[in-house]
Amino acid sequence: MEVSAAMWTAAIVGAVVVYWFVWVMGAAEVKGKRAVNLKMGSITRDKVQDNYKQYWSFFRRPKEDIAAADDDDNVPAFVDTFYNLVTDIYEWGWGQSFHFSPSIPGRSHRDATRLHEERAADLIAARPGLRVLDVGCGVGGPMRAIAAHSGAHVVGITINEYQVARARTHNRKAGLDDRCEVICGNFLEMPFADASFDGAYSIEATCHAPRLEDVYREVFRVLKPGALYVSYEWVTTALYRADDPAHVQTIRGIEAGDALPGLRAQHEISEVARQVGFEVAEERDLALPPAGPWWTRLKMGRISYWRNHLLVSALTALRVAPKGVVEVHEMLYETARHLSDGGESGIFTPMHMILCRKPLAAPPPSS
Ligand SMILES: C=C(CC[C@@H](C)[C@H]1CC[C@H]2C3=CC[C@H]4[C@H](C)[C@@H](O)CC[C@]4(C)[C@H]3CC[C@]12C)C(C)C
Ligand SMILES: C[S@@+](CC[C@H](N)C(=O)[O-])C[C@H]1O[C@@H](n2cnc3c(N)ncnc32)[C@H](O)[C@@H]1O
Repeated sequence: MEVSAAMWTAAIVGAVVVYWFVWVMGAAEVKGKRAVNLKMGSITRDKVQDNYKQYWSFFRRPKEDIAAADDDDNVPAFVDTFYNLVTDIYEWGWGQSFHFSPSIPGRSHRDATRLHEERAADLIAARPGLRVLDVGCGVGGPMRAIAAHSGAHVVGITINEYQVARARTHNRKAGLDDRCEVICGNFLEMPFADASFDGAYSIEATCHAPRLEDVYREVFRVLKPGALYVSYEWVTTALYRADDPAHVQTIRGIEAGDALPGLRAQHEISEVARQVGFEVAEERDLALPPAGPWWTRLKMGRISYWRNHLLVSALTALRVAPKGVVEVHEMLYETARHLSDGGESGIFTPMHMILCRKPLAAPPPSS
């Protein structure tokens, strides 16, 4: 074969391989986000690496240091930066629902995710005609599942402007924009009137609050008397030992890689709910058997992580993806390891469920 023919053949084969690698292998969990479209939220390309560094220097500190530096009030801004950095990677590698769910033998991740979301809707008895609040709604995977399942009108709030735009686009595409609304705002000071919702839920979101009482108090305020609120909380379990260095390393790894100002212990959740005035109707770790392990999805993904790492490295080298994406991806890879260690050892659960009711005649909450 002539040299030029060989070069042409190599070029064509190369192009096919790149196409396959990026478009086929790199396809999103849920159609819509591909590796070549990875943006970093509303951060401009040249600021991604700096934002990542700022994020990391803020959240790599343990909660005592964040509190001691009087930095609790800065948490929402850094959580916002975090979601600028990770939202597209989450959608690309996980889907539109940013949470875990118990695995169900013989069912897909997508089914298991949807059932976990529908359970929240059923627990608060969401139904047509009711106005329900989604506290920390991400790009709206749960909101759409819950609106479709229950027929309720869902209003979501997220601190991250980029997620608002993504969620609205997804709602429109799903034909659910008449029943799913998305607002940009801080769930610690919500822009909603008192007693304006018939129900509320939060899925793996309130763990970002420096003080859980601040977000629970806000949810309490906006609910009508008698309304229900369910939350899936990230907590350490009774198996966690603060004097075991391996446990501490796992929990610190989860906090740093997930923008958490400090995980709470399981027993603290209902104390906080009661403190702000809720009655606790039910409380249960949904990860406990017979539930299938939630962390297997993370463990099974090892090969895809490597493929994804190669992809983001290649796309950064080609200047398609902004500088800094590789570091963000590595941070997520690390946190995935800590999360599955936490799940496997049983010291951590991302689905401690608490179901609360605002009493009909609400006593004034204690401060
Ligand atoms: C509730 C929260 C987020 C929970 C999960 C949705 C995410 C936690 C860790 C994330 C991921 C880790 C590894 C990534 C992988 C390296 C990449 O190639 C593809 C995406 C990941 C799988 C990513 C997906 C989302 C998570 C599982 C927190 C923030 C409170
Ligand atoms: C892990 S995501 C979960 C999203 C959604 N519940 C889901 O399961 O797909 C956490 C969400 O909480 C939101 N959040 C965190 N802190 C917030 C705050 N102070 N105010 C409003 N939203 C916040 C984030 O923007 C993000 O949308």
